[in-house]
Amino acid sequence: MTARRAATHFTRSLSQASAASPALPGYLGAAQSQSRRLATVPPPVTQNAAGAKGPTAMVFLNMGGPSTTDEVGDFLSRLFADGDLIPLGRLQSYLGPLISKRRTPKIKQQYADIGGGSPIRKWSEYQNEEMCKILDEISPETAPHKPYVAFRYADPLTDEMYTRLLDDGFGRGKGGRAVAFTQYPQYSCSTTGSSLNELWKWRQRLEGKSAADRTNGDGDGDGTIAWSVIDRWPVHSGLVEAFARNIEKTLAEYPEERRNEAVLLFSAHSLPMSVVNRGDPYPAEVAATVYAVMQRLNFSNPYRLCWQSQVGPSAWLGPQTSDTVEGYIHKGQKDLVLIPIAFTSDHIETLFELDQEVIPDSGHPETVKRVESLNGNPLFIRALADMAKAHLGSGISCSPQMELRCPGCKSERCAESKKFFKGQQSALASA
Ligand SMILES: C=CC1=C(C)c2cc3[nH]c(cc4nc(cc5[nH]c(cc1n2)c(C)c5CCC(=O)O)C(CCC(=O)O)=C4C)c(C)c3C=C
Ligand code: FES
Ligand SMILES: [Fe+2]
Repeated sequence: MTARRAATHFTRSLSQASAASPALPGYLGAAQSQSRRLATVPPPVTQNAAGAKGPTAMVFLNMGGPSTTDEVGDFLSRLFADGDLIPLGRLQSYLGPLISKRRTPKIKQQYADIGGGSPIRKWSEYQNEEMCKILDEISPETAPHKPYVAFRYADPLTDEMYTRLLDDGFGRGKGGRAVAFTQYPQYSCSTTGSSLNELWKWRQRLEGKSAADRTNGDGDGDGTIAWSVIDRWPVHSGLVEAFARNIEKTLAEYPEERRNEAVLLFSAHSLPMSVVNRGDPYPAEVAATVYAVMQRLNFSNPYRLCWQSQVGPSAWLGPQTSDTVEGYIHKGQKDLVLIPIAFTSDHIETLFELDQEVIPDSGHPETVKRVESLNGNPLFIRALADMAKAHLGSGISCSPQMELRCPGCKSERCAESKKFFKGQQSALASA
């Protein structure tokens, strides 16, 4: 696919989503108005109408992506500096910059080929803003809900988000409640775990006991933000429904007599086998999502789960998506439906790797199709709001599953951050 076709595809996927969402005509406006609002002086935190528990900060966690090709170098250098994602030990500060620098031109070209940057910031800001509007209606006792985004490797980074929270009137002796809402449906220590470790790090730096005491001066370190975490949601019924409807939409493009024989290929970002063998929960949770979606579809079609985007020479979890497509084509199975199942908005893995490599390389671009990403899907955004409401009313700071470390975990960061988020249980009670 040429760069021009890719750019058209990129704009088309945005406008397709606009058509799917009645709220979307204001999509760009919504995202821009949030950036504008965040860039200027924020409105002060005020009590909600009922004088109850709000305001509540809703913080979306994700990896982020470069919004322009000029940001690719910084994005990759942060990514390769992250020991929770790519553990290089004492060589991290030496090898990280070296690998990222070598990789930058190739990845820059891929972002150029999908239209000049990752759409993840626009989608994340839009999804959160829309979710907060719904939450204000369905959870008035915790309103107003204020949207924030914290990316691990791109702007807005975690420290920027945290500073904004403090400037908006949370913490600094006034307390307040914030929910860290991972946007990875399935938990991996290399993704959600890394974002939470980073959040914990900045919480210690900006609001640790001594920092809090410096701001409120009473010596007991209270008045800090009470944090809770939505740490995974692999089988949430709204997520499953949104995926299932998108799959049905793609299946409807096949002639009726072939429709039930098309093979559904669920594709998730792979993990190095070292991470799998450490006991990472992600493979099992991805499989849980796949099974729940198939249950919802009444097992209408044959299916497999495969794994994409491995990086570097070490062993990764397979089978690889590209090999799987090739293998089925070789066996004469040409009707294949690719379903990105571990990421909720478009990114280079969908727009470049699947659309511009796997599908054209299959030799059958008319019968190998990709299901659209959730992006601005109103069903999906409603599901996010339902999850958030249930969490806000639950009084729990994180799931019991998050409290457990991997059997092979040797990271002090994991130990400390898990202790912190579990310990927020008591802070929540008084928030
Ligand atoms: C659930 C999704 C993801 C998991 C799990 C994951 C693990 C993981 N990733 C790397 C290394 C890289 N990932 C890169 C890009 C990238 N990764 C994901 C998602 C998951 N990664 C996405 C959505 C993206 C693209 C972002 C976008 O387009 O906006 C990259 C950079 C690109 C490249 O150089 O190829 C690297 C490197 C590891 C090592 C890992 C598990 C330990
Ligand atoms: S690596 Fe999984 S808890 Fe630390
Ligand atoms: Fe990745």
